[in-house]
Amino acid sequence: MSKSSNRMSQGSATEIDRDDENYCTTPEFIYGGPFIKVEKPCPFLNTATPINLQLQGSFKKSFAYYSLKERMPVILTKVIDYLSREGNKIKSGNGASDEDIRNYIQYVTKLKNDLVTNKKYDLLTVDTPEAQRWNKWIESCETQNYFMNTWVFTECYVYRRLREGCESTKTLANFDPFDEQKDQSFNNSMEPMCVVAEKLISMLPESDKDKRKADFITLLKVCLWSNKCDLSLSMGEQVTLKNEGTVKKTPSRDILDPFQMILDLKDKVLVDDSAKIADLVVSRGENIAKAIEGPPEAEPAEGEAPPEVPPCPAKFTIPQDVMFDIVCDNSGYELFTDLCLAHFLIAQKIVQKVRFHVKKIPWFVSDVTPRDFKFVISSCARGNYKREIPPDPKPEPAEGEAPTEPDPPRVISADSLRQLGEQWDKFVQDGTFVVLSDDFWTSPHVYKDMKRYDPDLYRKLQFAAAILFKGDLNYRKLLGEKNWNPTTGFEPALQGFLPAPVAALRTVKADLICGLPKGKWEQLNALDAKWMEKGDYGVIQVCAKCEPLKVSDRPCPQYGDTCRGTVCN
Ligand SMILES: O=P(O)(O)OC[C@@]1(O)O[C@H](CO)[C@@H](O)[C@@H]1O
Repeated sequence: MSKSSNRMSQGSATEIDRDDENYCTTPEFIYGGPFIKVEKPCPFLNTATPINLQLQGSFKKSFAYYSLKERMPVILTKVIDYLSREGNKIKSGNGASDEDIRNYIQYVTKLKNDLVTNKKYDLLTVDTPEAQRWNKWIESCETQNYFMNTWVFTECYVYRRLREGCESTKTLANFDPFDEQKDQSFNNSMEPMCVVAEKLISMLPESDKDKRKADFITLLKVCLWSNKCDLSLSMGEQVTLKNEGTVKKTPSRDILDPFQMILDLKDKVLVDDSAKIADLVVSRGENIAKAIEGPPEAEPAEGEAPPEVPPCPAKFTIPQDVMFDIVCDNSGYELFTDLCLAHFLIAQKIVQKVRFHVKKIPWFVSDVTPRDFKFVISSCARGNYKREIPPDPKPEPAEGEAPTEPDPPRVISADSLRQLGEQWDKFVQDGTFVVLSDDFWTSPHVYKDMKRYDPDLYRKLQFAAAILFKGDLNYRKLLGEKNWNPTTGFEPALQGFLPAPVAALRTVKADLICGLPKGKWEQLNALDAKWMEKGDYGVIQVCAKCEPLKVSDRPCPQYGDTCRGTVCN
């Protein structure tokens, strides 16, 4: 929690530790303890997060408290178990030494202990510019205890430390403690991926405006519900899509069909801006394309040499391509659905490029890393799956009527999935799909602070026709991790983070939200006090307002010191 927002902290863990063996030597014990009843302020409050404050582990009735106390330690324990159980496999896969594995187990054990005892954050010990930025930030926090700082800060810090444990070994530098879980989760989702792949292939040929819009909306909803599959909420337990309908089970209902799921979960979408998003992306895309074509550039005058270097990007006020950005969340099935949406936008010529923003390091168990991105595409290209589903039985023919022919079985296979995987591989190679992993996404900062901490990334995002933020963690960072009044609009909740139109697809897995109609939050609370913690509900929100792309007042990263921003040639 930053100094200015530290409104709830009332002391540190060391102040409340009356079991500490040195406690009886403190002035407080000697002068106040046994003789005078001193009411020490307890830093934990027995409340939910008050409205308009940031989520924090000190509110004992909040999901943040439960999460830090119960969920995170389990996640860390599972990392320790994985290292102990699969030590040999990890050694051979990474060329790791026994000593490094032992040291990493010790490192994670200490980290877990520090978390559960609400210690202060340790500074990072690696000496890279990125680690230095982390340390600068840690030192600037007034409260540095795990439960006393903003929840998202502490969670990010724990994942950053998990990374440091690897970085500081010789042989585990590239080790991802969650790789096995992520790969397994992909393999467990073959059937819904085959179903979506087959349908996507039929959506790709350029279609008329109405069909294109309807398909765009459908794919947005497939992308929304794929966010149910995250391994951090389930503490690493495998999660696959489930049939959610109430309709009685017949063979055809037994298929894991994400399109059926959209219908079954229709009432669980609390805000649905999907039509707005489709219209906005199409119209912004068209406008940017026109601006790029623009008035033809003046030919250099006779005898005048054409400019040798391409113009400085700091000067661009028009992007060079029509681009759509996806700030990814989970790997596996969720990333697969993001790739499907991206492919659709390219095939329908709505945009020319899609930039995928992923995490540079293992993050929140199942978040996409560059390795996972490659893994998902190559596994799709090699997909192998086949299942025959018998048709639903036909009603008995009436007396005297001839029995009707039974329908053929439905065959679900990976043929289309393989086709998509091969095409996506080509898209990566020819630059249609771009994978970026800026440090900012694995920093503690919320998005309203991006301009301050990473102005280059902010400007990079400004080139997008729109930016799609996937999942709960991105949503928390978009909202500044603040417990807004649930009826506050999406735009004010973004607090000035307006690089390009921002869209969010999120299943609700943390106790904060905005943009709800009046009375809805109260109604859902009355139905189920824990409705915000399970991913059963979703929101599709958009803010069309954005800052215009101006000439930068900073040197561009591409031209470095030779760039003078507005005056660079
Ligand atoms: O970003 P995602 O994958 O949708 O969700 C991340 C999540 O599981 O992690 C956090 C708790 O650790 C919660 O915000 C949320 O429940």
